Amino acid sequence: MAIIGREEIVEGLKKILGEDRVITDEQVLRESSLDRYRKYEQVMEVYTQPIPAAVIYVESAQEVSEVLQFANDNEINVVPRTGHSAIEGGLETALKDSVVIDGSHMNKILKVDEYNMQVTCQCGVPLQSLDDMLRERGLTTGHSPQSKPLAQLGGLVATRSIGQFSTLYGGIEDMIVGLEAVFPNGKICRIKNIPRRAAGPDIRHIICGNEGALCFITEVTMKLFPYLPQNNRYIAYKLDDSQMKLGFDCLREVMVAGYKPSFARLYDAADAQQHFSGWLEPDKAILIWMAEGPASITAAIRDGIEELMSKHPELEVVDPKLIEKWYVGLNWGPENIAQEAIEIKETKNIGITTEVSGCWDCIYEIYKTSCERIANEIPDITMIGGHSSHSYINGTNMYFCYYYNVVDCAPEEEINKYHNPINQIICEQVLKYGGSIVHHHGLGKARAHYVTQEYGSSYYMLKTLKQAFDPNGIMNMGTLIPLRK
Ligand SMILES: Cc1cc2nc3c(=O)[nH]c(=O)nc-3n(C[C@H](O)[C@H](O)[C@H](O)COP(=O)(O)OP(=O)(O)OC[C@H]3O[C@@H](n4cnc5c(N)ncnc54)[C@H](O)[C@@H]3O)c2cc1C
Repeated sequence: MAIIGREEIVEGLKKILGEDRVITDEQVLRESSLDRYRKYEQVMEVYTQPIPAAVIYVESAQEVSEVLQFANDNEINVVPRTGHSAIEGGLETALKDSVVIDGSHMNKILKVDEYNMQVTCQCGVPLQSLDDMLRERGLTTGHSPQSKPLAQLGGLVATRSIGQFSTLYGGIEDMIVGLEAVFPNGKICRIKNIPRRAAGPDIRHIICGNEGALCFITEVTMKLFPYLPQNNRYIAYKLDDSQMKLGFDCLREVMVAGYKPSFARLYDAADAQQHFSGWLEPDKAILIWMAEGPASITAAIRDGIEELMSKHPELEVVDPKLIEKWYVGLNWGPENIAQEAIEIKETKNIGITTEVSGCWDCIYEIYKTSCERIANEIPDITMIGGHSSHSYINGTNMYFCYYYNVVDCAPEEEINKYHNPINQIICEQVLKYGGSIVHHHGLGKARAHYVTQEYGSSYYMLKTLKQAFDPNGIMNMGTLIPLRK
């Protein structure tokens, strides 16, 4: 905890950044104390976390360096932030008198290098505006998380985010070329842009996924790909909800056969009804693929998947046009968030998600047993289901979606009555069957207390990194590694 008082912290920051970029407005501070992990508290405007001393806007790596040195010298907890779309508590200011360092003013696209197919951006570049600009030039980053209209590059790298087309392009860890980041002692480190190197460990991975708990990311260089939407091909089948095991096997068959669709999904019936209720029967699950890239490749992928699936008489073909229409509206922007808040306030019914992963031999058990336990053990559930949306040669993810009515409890009690117990069931089942409790949202503070179980003996490596880079414990404390009680 800080060794100087709140007023001194604010004064010190003003000396570095000037008055205008040090915000102490009470409402701003309250809203900056949490993220969507406490969605119900956020919507009901009940703030239970320590309120930060200030939110500051940085405009260069040098400024970040000066701020971090000041924080390090005075043991002030800092919480890096860009798009503010986090959903696992990564933005919670868990310690008294924390400072939120907001990088969203660092929003310049520094270089589009079409010859080397890479783009360099400051951390606050919104992914939506970057990809919109690139698409006009016939290019894309290939990164399309559902939060594309909300998230910015710093946060996307910090959380090891993944997009809807990951089966072709990979997660952000596969897209990053080089990075710049600032460490708590003020050291600015740049990792140069090269196609690959074998000069020791890949140190980009100390930065990617650090969730603001090791360093502040100031610059990101990402790969570019040709954008060829005219060649997209859609393939879909419906199947009985009772045949989800077959659904996972179909996803696996396509991956193991060597096809690289960009999009590969399996929705169970409960989740499918949230997306396709206009035309899909309530007891049907659905399998969807999309192929992207040069026309000859997308046609071959479509034909190959259709041939593989023709061996399963249980599958019924779905008109690809229905999928194409649905797919256009997949992303969520500020208007969806605002509408959701109105609905939660009105109905006291809230929807939350938890994403995990597992190899092919355990993912169905994780899915089935978690859904059964949640339905049996948690009160007031109105929907439990999920989908797989990111597949690999050796396994896939599971994205649990659940809704419940908040009954007989104050907003500040909701998280312990519903959300945390549901997360606990899912984490227990995942750990039991040998998967990972976090596929792409980050551990945040929500699941940090499972970190030793998640990492096993390799927790030694994570803890050593934290101690080495952040010996005074100022970087987003409680994220990745839980606070000592
Ligand atoms: C509707 C919705 C849909 C979503 N869909 C997806 C999805 O499809 N795929 C996916 O991966 N995620 C998804 N997310 C989660 C979220 O959008 C991602 O985690 C995203 O990467 C966060 O980016 P951000 O800029 O908003 O970061 P923030 O929310 O500002 O921060 C996220 C985390 O990163 C840290 N951080 C932020 N900036 C920096 C920085 N410059 N340096 C160091 N640390 C930093 C923060 O401390 C925090 O721990 C979704 C969220 C919402 C609300």
